[in-house]
Formats: sequence, C-alpha cells, structure tokens
Amino acid sequence: MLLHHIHFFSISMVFIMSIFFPNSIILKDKAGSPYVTCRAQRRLLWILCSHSGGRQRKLNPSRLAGCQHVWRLRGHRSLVSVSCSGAAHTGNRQQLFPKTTPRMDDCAQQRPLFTFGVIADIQYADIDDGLNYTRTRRRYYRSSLQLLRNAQESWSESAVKPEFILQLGDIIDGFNKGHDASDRALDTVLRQLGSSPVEVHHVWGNHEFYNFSRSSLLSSKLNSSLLGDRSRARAGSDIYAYHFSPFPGFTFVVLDAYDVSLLGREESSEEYRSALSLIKQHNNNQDLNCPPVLEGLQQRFTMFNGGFSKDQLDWLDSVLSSADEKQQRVTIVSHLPVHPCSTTPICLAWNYDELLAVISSHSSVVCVMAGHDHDGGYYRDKDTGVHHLTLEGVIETPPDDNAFGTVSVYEDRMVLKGSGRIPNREFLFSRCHSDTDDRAG
Ligand SMILES: Nc1ncnc2c1ncn2[C@@H]1O[C@H](COP(=O)(O)OP(=O)(O)O)[C@@H](O)[C@H]1O
Repeated sequence: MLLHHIHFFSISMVFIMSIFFPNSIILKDKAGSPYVTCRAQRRLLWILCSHSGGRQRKLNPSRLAGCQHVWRLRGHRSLVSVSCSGAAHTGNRQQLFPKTTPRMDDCAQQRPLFTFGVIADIQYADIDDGLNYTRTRRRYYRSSLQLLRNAQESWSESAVKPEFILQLGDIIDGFNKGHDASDRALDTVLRQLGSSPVEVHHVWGNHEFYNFSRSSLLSSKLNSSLLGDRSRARAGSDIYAYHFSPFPGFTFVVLDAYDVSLLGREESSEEYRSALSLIKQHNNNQDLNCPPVLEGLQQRFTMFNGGFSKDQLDWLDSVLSSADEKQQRVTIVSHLPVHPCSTTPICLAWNYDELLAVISSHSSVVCVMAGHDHDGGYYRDKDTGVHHLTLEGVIETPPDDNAFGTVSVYEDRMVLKGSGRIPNREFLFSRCHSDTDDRAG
C-alpha cells in the first residue's frame, strides 16, 4: 500500500514539476527517450531509489549529479512513465537502464554509468632516452611526463569526466635512485597528476621498490588505500591491497603483486628469506634478474617479478565472495599480469596460477588490468569469461604518440577507448564463452 502511495506521489511530483519547468524536466534524445536533466529530478530519482520498497540503496544525489547530469530512463517515452524511477522498488538498478544494450558502435551514443582513466608504466626520470635491457626498445624517460600531461588533458576535456584514474604501477623509473632523484621525480609526476581534481588509485610495480622501501611507500602519496572502502580496506599489515566502489554494483580491487618478492623486503626479514627460497627453486642464475630459461612460463621467476601471499589470496577470496553475493562486477588491478595469454611469460606473476584459481571460483570478476609488459596484451579467458588486459607502457611510447585509455562502464560491458598505441577494446560482462565473446577485444 505504502509503495503505491510513493509511486503515486512520484508520478504526481514529476507531473507537477513538468508543468512549471517543462524544459528542464524532460528532454528527449533523438530517439525520443527521456533524460533526467535537472537537479530536482535527480533528487527525486534518488529519493525513490533510496526509499522505495523500504530498501536503502547506495545511491546519493551527489553521486547521481557527478554521474553525468543525464540519466536515461529505460524505454519510457511519456511523462508519466518517468515514474519508472519506481522501478527501483525492486532494488534492481538494472531496470533503470536498457537490458539489451547496443553494440560497441552504438555505445558512443549511450551514456555510460561512469568512466575512468588508465595509464601504465610512466617510469619518468629526468634523463636522456635509453634502451630496455635487451636493447630492442627505446625508452623515453623525460617525455613520459608530457605523455601523462596529454592523458590528463584528454580526460579533463572529455564530456564525461572520469570518476578516477588507475595508475598501473612503475610511476617513476629505477634510474632515479642512482641519481638520488627518487623524491624529486615522484614529486614531479604527482604534481602533474594532482593538477586535476580526479582521484588517482596507485598500483605498485617493481620500479616503486627500486626507489623506495615498502615502509616508506606505505606512508607516501603512492599509498591510495585511504581512498578505498574503510571496512576491511586492506589485506594485511604491510600488504598494499584494498578495494573501492566508485559506483553502486561495481568494485575495484587493487592487488600487491610484490607481496612475495625480494623487492621491498628487508634482507633480514622472514618474507625475504621465503621469497629467496621460492625463486631459487626455479632460478639457478647468479643474477636473479636473468630468467632461468629462454622460453616458457618458467621465465617468470626473476627478481623483477613477485607474487601474492596466502594472506592476500585469502583476503581476495573473501572480498570476491562478498561481491558474488551482492552480484557486483569486479575489476582486479595488479602491476603484474596474471594470465599467460595476456603477456609475455617473462612478465607474469610468480603464482599467477593461484590467483587465477581464486578468480575462477567467483562469478563477480569481469576484468583484470595490469601493466609491466610495455608491449601490452589482451586475452579473454575462455573458461571464466574474464578479460585480461595488459596496458601498453608510456615509457616505451615515442613523444609524438600516446599511451593511455579511457574506460566507459555500462550495465553489461566496459569499453576501452585507447589513445595512441593503445587499441580500442570492448569487455562484455557475460561469464560464459558465447559467440559474442570472440569479438571482445
Ligand atoms: N634478461 C635480463 N637479464 C638480466 N637482467 C635483466 C634482464 N631483464 C631485465 N633485467 C634487469 O632487471 C631490472 C628490471 O628491468 P627493467 O627492464 O628496468 O624492468 P621493467 O620492464 O619493469 O622496466 C633492471 O635492473 C634490468 O637491468
């Protein structure tokens, strides 16, 4: 009964408002679908989402407002049907959006729920260009800062402002350490990143540990875990892993791929000893940065890689269980790629298989994003439907090119708009491998 009253009230409110503010209440797009356009109407939508059906939902007006000024209401072409905000009675947000979504080309016309920026391996240093270890790729240490600037300009000019930026690790290069320039280089890059108000989630890569100890990283601006969900934000005392939810129904988990590693661990620590024992089981070389074999997955056992401890995997397992229950979409973020088909084996996480096992036991994971392999890569896991994206690195991108992406998130997919050498990709959320899966990516 109460629901009917609320429903009637919502229809009446929109009707009355439309008489007084006819142009600001309902606008129609070219297809004739109505938009929510004014603050009052977003507020009304929020009230309905929050209270209808007596269920408090995690939506608030500022989130709605930040969320694009415009909310499309599904399939309702008449004024009265705006009361479809009462669809939130069921607590099912999907009903506010089309169930059948258009293909990628059409997504450009569809308003995303939210967007975010991605960028990897900036590796800034105020030094001349150089080459990678195998001397096959040029590294542009100085101009990587300009490429970051390009990314930010593009994000700040975009019609839909990103909710956040994912910085996928290796923000400054290890060479800074040798020049006693670690702090200066980090300040330079963070100042650039701070020039726009959008929040940045930082992932830690091997170059973070070439420059800083784990404890100093934890107390630095590269620790963005305070932006994460406060309850059970972190995986463990000095493990840098946390999760955050930028939009109802979506969770992002930042992982610490160097939790088990020789990097960032004191030589006297138990963690160092056990990581050393692990790598030595697979790599007999004097120089542990030199891969143990020339081909195959065993190449991953080098000192510039690392892995995930049992504590972190258990924590991830519990985060994903909770996400499964809430039917959320989870994107996992790690510096090291974890699927052998999404990268060259030399860049894989040591115990990538254990992480994949955790992922495959949960229905909520839709995507894994990583950096480290500067050539980038992509693979959709045929068994789980999870998309594994390895983003091309800024550091090996010429100054006249670009390497960043903007991801638009919809109910049933994410669409990566790549800039420069990053290709456009589409990540459908369906779990099972179907005929539509192969066109992803
Ligand atoms: N094949 C290799 N053999 C020996 N050392 C290597 C090899 N590849 C990389 N290294 C060393 O490992 C460290 C990390 O390599 P680097 O190329 O800087 O990593 P990234 O790809 O993350 O930028 C550097 O000190 C580099 O000299």
